[in-house]
Amino acid sequence: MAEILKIQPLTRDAFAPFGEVIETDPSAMRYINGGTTERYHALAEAEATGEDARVIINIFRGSPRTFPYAVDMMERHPFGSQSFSPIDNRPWLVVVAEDEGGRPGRPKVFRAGGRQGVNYRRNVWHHPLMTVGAVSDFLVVDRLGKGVNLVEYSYETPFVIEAP
Ligand SMILES: NC(=O)N[C@@H](O)C(=O)O
Ligand code: NI
Repeated sequence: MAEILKIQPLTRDAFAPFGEVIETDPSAMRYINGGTTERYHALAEAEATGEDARVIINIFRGSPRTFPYAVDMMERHPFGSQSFSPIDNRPWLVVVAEDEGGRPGRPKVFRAGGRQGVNYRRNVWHHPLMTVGAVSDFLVVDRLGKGVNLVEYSYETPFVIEAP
């Protein structure tokens, strides 16, 4: 019997074991450009390791998932971090899991607001982009380089997200 996953709000503290939340956090703000610009400084760090590693900037155009949704797999990137920041100001879902002996544990689901992005630290288990409601663009910063930067794991029994 598939276990139903609860959805919790995305907060910096709740997400801290997995990475950073990319949002206009007042504690990170400093004025620049003669006071005309608010710089929300160093919200996260992009990491790229391994041979010929570079940090690249992409746009992912995600099609909305249909619900109830079966979370039957997770992935991680051994050579680099990966961040997603919504461009269309539409809420989306973030699914991560702690590592348990080299496998993802029970998924945790976070509801991200339309102005909240996340940075998955290197090797953090996560579900691929989970867009909600309509086709949505995301600015994605991740790693390019040699080697296979993707490890996937399939759960024996899927978990279910009933509704976003
Ligand atoms: N494949 C790819 O680049 N996307 C995934 O890594 C993802 O997390 O969406
Ligand atoms: Ni990924």
